[in-house]
Amino acid sequence: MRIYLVGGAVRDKLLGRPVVDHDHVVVGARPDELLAQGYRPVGKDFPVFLHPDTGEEYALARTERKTGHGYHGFAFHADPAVTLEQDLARRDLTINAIAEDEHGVLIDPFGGVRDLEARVLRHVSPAFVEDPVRLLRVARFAARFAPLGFSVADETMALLRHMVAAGEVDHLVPERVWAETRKALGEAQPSAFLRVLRGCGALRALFPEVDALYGIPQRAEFHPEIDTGVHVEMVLDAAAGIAPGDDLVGFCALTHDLGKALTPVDELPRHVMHEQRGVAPLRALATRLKVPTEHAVLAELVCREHLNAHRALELKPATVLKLLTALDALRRPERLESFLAACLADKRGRLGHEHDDYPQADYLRRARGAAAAVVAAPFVAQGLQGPAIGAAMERARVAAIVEMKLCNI
Ligand SMILES: Nc1ccn([C@@H]2O[C@H](COP(=O)(O)OP(=O)(O)OP(=O)(O)O)[C@@H](O)[C@H]2O)c(=O)n1
Repeated sequence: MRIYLVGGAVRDKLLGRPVVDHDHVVVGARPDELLAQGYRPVGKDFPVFLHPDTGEEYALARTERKTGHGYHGFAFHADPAVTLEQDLARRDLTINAIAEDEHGVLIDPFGGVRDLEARVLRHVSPAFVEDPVRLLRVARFAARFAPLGFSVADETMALLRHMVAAGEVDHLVPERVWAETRKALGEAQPSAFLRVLRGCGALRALFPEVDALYGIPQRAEFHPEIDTGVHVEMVLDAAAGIAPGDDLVGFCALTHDLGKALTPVDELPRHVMHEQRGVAPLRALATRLKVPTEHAVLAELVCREHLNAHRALELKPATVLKLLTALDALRRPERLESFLAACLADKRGRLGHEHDDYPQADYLRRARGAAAAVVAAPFVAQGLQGPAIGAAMERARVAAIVEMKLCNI
């Protein structure tokens, strides 16, 4: 039995990035040999085991055979005769198909080190198409490694296009699409995820609401980048800088302007009512992909309210309170922070505005603080009851925001 370190651990070590998971491949062994050594099996179809002490993953070298469409269409073939090269050959990208033995010697039959140095995401072999999730993985790795200068190899883009044309993405289950999307939204440059998907036609198939934003013009005086799709890309990258790794803010950034695709052509490049128009496509997308409730709820709030946030300094205090109440911000300050991060990203996700200030954020934080400081006890002590307490608190909260505003002018 021979054991090698493989996949992300080898790749990230070579890139000088922190290694999170250590995955190993075991060649020349049968499941019962690993079980006898105390390894614990994972799942029942996967020939994967956890090390009894470290808990790290050890997978028997395997080849895969396609038996049907999509994620559930696999049959695994693992036997002691499967070689390391055969196992590496069925992996997705060359940079993920490098193995390292216990002496630190690299086994790299597919040029992964060369591609790491050349900053290329390249598929290992035609077997890539056996798993359509890989299309999303390539886009996700592009989002992660774009800041390092990585891009997708031409032949891999051609293969992705071929997969989309063959209908492979139509068979992806929503859970897998969301899982990869969520990770991509938490990467350093999520715009690369969109560009790769769009470049192969998968954006239209998987996210038609987002794909429809490309080619939709906006007013040049507010949006020098003009194209709404480009704006969304910029907002995504701004969000990744403001709230690193936060896929909730990322999802709000992705969907905040979906309504702009539905603006009547004769109204372009103005987008009056896009906040309201965006709700229907956002709900369609969130339902189809089964996104978590908080993602769907906050994204809808950002979609509806982002212009109110931008106008916060001009809003009447009663309207500010209404906005804060809609966000449930008094009880949940962390939600206000996510909302403000998405709104700031929207502000900065415009050509030439990448470093704009956003005094609205601090103003809304202070308004929240003032309003939240108003509690029920004094009104109860005055003898108020039922709805009268709520009405009195609301008046007091508006007054508190007025005072906060006056004191700071
Ligand atoms: N659909 C997939 C999933 C995984 N792999 C292979 O399995 C390894 C481990 O997969 P995973 O842990 O998902 O990815 P990592 O490359 O380790 O990346 P991450 O840093 O995101 O964990 C990958 O490197 C790749 O060789 C693959 O070929 N095809």
